[in-house]
Amino acid sequence: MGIQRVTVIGAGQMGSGIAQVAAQAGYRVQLHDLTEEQVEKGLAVISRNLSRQVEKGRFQQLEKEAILSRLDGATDLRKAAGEADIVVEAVVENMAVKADLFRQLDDVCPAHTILASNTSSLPITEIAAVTKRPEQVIGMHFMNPVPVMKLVEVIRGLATSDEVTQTVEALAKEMGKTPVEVNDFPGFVSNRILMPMINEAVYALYEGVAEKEAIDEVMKLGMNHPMGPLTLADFIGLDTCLSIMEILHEGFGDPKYRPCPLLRKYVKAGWLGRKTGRGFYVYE
Ligand SMILES: CC(=O)CC(=O)SCCNC(=O)CCNC(=O)[C@H](O)C(C)(C)COP(=O)(O)OP(=O)(O)OC[C@H]1O[C@@H](n2cnc3c(N)ncnc32)[C@H](O)[C@@H]1OP(=O)(O)O
Ligand SMILES: NC(=O)C1=CN([C@@H]2O[C@H](COP(=O)(O)OP(=O)(O)OC[C@H]3O[C@@H](n4cnc5c(N)ncnc54)[C@H](OP(=O)(O)O)[C@@H]3O)[C@@H](O)[C@H]2O)C=CC1
Repeated sequence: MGIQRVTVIGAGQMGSGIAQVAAQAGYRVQLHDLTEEQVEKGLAVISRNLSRQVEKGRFQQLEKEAILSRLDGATDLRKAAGEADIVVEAVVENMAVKADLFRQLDDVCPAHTILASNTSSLPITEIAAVTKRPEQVIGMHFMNPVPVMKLVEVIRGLATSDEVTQTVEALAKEMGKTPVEVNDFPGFVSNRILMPMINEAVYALYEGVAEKEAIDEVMKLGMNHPMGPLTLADFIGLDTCLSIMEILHEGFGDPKYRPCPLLRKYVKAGWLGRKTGRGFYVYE
């Protein structure tokens, strides 16, 4: 199946990155969010990222303009997804919100459209089950920041077809990424391993094992991680980190995945990390 038109739902940090790499790869892209303001914000981030590439001499100004000309924003779902060959959903990590959206997408998209989710941890099989096309529903899990990170974790739901999996893997490669196929278990591979480490770092802070800077420094200098786990949590978004831990906890029924109370407290306070200006650290 040939992909030409890509629709991205959710113009937040992940959605704008996915829209950018899709447009850079030559696809026509619709970026959808609930409000004009969010769409404009997402498009502005893309424009800024591309300008930086021009400043670094990696793109010509003309190339930047050509990429931007392939991108449109929309708040109307039918307008955004009505002609899509593939939709990549990147809205908040919440099953009720995603299920409602996939029901609507199933309704407004043509029969051939692939419905992909960028979920970090939610079961693809359950998302697929709300549609009448479960064989065309798949996980396409990009990493943050999308323009930089090479991996796309491709998650097959119980019903996902071989053809759809191959199409999505080919698309990921066209976007300059390396797809890695995994099965549908809570947190898949990436967040089953990453998020308990981040949660443990929050416990270390909660229990007074060390200051936040010390915890990050140990993991950066000692394990050669590019960011310490608390800095990384702020970067991902503490709401997303908490949702993922809750899904691991519920999905496996194992207390080793219980989210740290300090993580819950920060999310309740609205300290969600970089995106709200404060998490474990304060941002200008
Ligand atoms: C939660 C999930 O479901 C899954 C996830 O995504 S988990 C998160 C996975 N991501 C990570 O673990 C990221 C860990 N951090 C890193 O790899 C690095 O700190 C980083 C790439 C983010 C920044 O790298 P750095 O060397 O510290 O900073 P810096 O030199 O400014 O940036 C390196 C490059 O990334 C680019 N970059 C950094 N942040 C960016 C952003 N938000 N958007 C676009 N590009 C960005 C810079 O422009 C720079 O590009 P060039 O090399 O082409 O000039
Ligand atoms: N952050 C990360 O590092 C990673 C996140 N992910 C996953 O990507 C998804 C998005 O995360 P992220 O980009 O960080 O989150 P953000 O909060 O940055 O962005 C989510 C966007 O979706 C919008 N939105 C919410 N509900 C709807 C809806 N029904 N229709 C259209 N738009 C909607 C939000 O608008 P508003 O703000 O107005 O609610 C917001 O603009 C999540 O599933 C997350 O787990 C995957 C990999 C890495």
